[in-house]
This record gives sequence, structure tokens and C-alpha cells, in this order.
Amino acid sequence: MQKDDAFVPGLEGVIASETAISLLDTEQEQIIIRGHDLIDLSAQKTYADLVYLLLEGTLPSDAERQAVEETLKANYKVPDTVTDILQLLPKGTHPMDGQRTAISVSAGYDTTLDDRSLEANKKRAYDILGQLPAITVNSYRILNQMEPIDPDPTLPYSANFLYMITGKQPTALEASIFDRSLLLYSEHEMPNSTFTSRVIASTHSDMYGALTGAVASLKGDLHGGANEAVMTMLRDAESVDGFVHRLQEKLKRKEKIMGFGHRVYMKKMDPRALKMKESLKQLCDQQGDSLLLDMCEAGEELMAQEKGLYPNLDYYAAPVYWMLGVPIPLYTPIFFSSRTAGLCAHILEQHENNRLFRPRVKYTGERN
Ligand SMILES: CC(=O)SCCNC(=O)CCNC(=O)[C@H](O)C(C)(C)COP(=O)(O)OP(=O)(O)OC[C@H]1O[C@@H](n2cnc3c(N)ncnc32)[C@H](O)[C@@H]1OP(=O)(O)O
Ligand SMILES: O=C([O-])CC(=O)C(=O)O
Repeated sequence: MQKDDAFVPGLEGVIASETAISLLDTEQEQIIIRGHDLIDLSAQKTYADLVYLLLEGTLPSDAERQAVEETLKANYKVPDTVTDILQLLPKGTHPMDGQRTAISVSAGYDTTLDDRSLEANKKRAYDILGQLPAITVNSYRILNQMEPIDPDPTLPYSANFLYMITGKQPTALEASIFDRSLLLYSEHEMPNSTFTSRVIASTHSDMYGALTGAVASLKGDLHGGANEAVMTMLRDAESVDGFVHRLQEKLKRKEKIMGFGHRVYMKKMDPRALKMKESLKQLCDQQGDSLLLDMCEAGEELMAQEKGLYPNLDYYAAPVYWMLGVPIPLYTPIFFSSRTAGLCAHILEQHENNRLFRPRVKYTGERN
């Protein structure tokens, strides 16, 4: 029998799974995705490369990347009735909940739902990734009394996603910064949402169910929801002094500051946040307005001094999305859309090499 002292709150540091997908190597300071350093990949590769790497296991050739793009585009169409269901949700529903509902409902349209083979699961992953820009953006648009928008298949997948969000053709810089944000968000070892999806998949439940659980997990502000909370703080503060003052007040009240800290990176900045900070600088230079960068740097300095805490990816992704013209309620759904590539890779892996998750408890209740 397992001893009670095996209990670790929040499973901190516990090895929960074997995986060949990714590792946070805190000693070498690397995020390893199928053998490659994610930060190196972000300098040379696109989100479509990461989709292929995560689902197929190797980096694609140019022709294979092009085939990924074509496959995703061929799956852009969302069934009309899924859009109708989004229309029925109460206005004011968060698009994350719209996204969760649409993914859940999509199970009913899968004519091979009970086929959990690698081949069927991969096809399903590409289908869902293809549909996610329309599901995500149109959840937001419908819930805000706007007409759904159609994808533009002449644009690459990520540029089309940004186009659907803003309704404008992105510049080359905007498209490449958005693509990089998707790449950086695509996979990150065993965060709460990935663990959730693997736990669900381990009962032989299907990919839609595992992803639906993962959306719910990612929504919380201790996880993906932090990017929206960061931007709301920055927007409401309006100035560098206003932002610093707000952070100081929150710290006095012992509140958590969203966008700082990480379960794994304790004493340094999330390397992905550094990359998004570079993108923020580029956008500030291009737009001739450095306010958001100045605010973020002042917040970063204060948090290092006062708490010894450093930014995570959400802290710098938030102002980047703002400068790209993305409405705040879409920040976490975009994170989820990108992460679906990693999540699907984990669900595939779980189905291929399964052991049911069923841990035990440290009982603290009464016993008569
Ligand atoms: C892409 C992502 O999903 S990254 C995560 C995004 N989430 C956030 O940014 C939310 C804000 N951050 C946090 O809440 C945390 O840092 C987490 C949840 C990400 C990880 O934290 P955990 O490993 O659970 O650490 P925990 O919450 O126990 O914090 C340890 C200590 O640091 C403090 N701390 C950690 N993060 C923060 C923060 N953001 N602001 C203020 N204090 C913090 C805690 O208050 C605690 O202090 P104490 O020991 O004096 O009580
Ligand atoms: O790893 C985590 O716990 C959270 C995170 O940064 C991510 O999911 O990208």
C-alpha cells in the first residue's frame, strides 16, 4: 500500500507520465519539443512546422509543410449546425466557453468517433485544428452580435487566423509575430490542461472529450486565462506610473499578479516570454508607441525587486495581441487553439500507450 507521505500537493515535481513529445529542461534552460529547442525553432520555423513536428514526430520538408497548410485549409469549414448552436448561447458567454461547447458538439459529427487508431486520431487532430480559427473567432463574433466571418484560403493558416480576428489583411510583420506566438504556445510538456486531456484520454474517451476538458482547464487564470487578466490590468492602468501603482497595491493586498511566476521556472524568466518581449519591441518600433513596453518593463522590474518573480509567456503575449488588434476575450482561446497541436499529440500518445490514471488519496475525513 502507498504511504500517505507520498502525497505532494498539486503533484509538484511528480512524474505523471512518460512522453516523447516534450520536456522542460530547467538545467539546460531549454524547452525540448521532440528533440528540438523550441526557442531555436521560433527563429527558423512556423506554426505549421510545429503542427507537423508534434503530430508526425519529425520536422517537415517544404513540401510536407505545404501539405499541412493545405490539409488545415481543407478543414476550414465548420458544420452550419455548430455555428447555429453558438448562436443559441447567451450573449456574454465567454468565447472560451463557446470554443469548449463547439469542440464538444463536434464529436457528434465524427462518423468514426469510436476509432481510436493512430491514423483516425491524426486525421481528427488536423480536422479540429483546421476548424479552430472559425470556431474561435466566430464564437467571439456571434456572442458579440457580429456576423460570422469566412476564412481567406489564399492566406497561410496563421495569417488567415489573424485576418479573421481583425478583419484586416495583416502586414508581413504582424503575420510573422502572430505565427511566432502560436508556435511558442503550441506545446509545453505537462501543464494542467495537458494533464487533464491525458487523464480523460486514459479512459479510452475520445479526442473531443479530452480537448473539451483541456479548454476548461486552460480557461482558469492560474493557467491560460492569465493573458487576458494581464491585458485588462495594463489597459486599465493607462500609464507606467498607474501600472506600477496598481501592482504595488495588489502586492500589499497579497494578491497574485497575473503573468508572473511559473510552477517550473521559479528563478528566471520563461524563455518564451523573452521572445514575445522582442516581438513587442518590434511592434512598438513599427507603431512608434512604446507605452506598453515601458509599462511591462516597469512591472517586470518591480516584481523582480519585490517578489523575485519573473514573467511567463502570458505577460508578454498579452500586449503583443493588443498591438495586433486582437480583442482581449480572444487571448485565451487563441492560446488554446495553438495548444491543440500539442494536446492532440499527447492524446494520440496516451491512446497508443495507455494506462488508466487512477491515483489514491490521503484521507483527512472522519472514520467511525
Ligand atoms: C502560460 C501559462 O499558463 S503560465 C501561468 C500563467 N498564470 C499566471 O500568470 C498566474 C499567476 N501566477 C501564479 O499564480 C503562480 O505563479 C503559478 C500558479 C503560475 C505557479 O505557482 P505555484 O507553483 O503554484 O506557486 P504558488 O502559487 O504556490 O506560489 C509560491 C509563492 O510565490 C508567490 N507567487 C507566485 N506567483 C505569484 C504571482 N504571480 N504574484 C504574486 N505572488 C506570487 C505565492 O504567493 C507564494 O508565496 P508564499 O510562499 O509567500 O505564499
Ligand atoms: O507549463 C505550465 O504549467 C503552464 C504553461 O506555461 C503553459 O502551458 O504553456
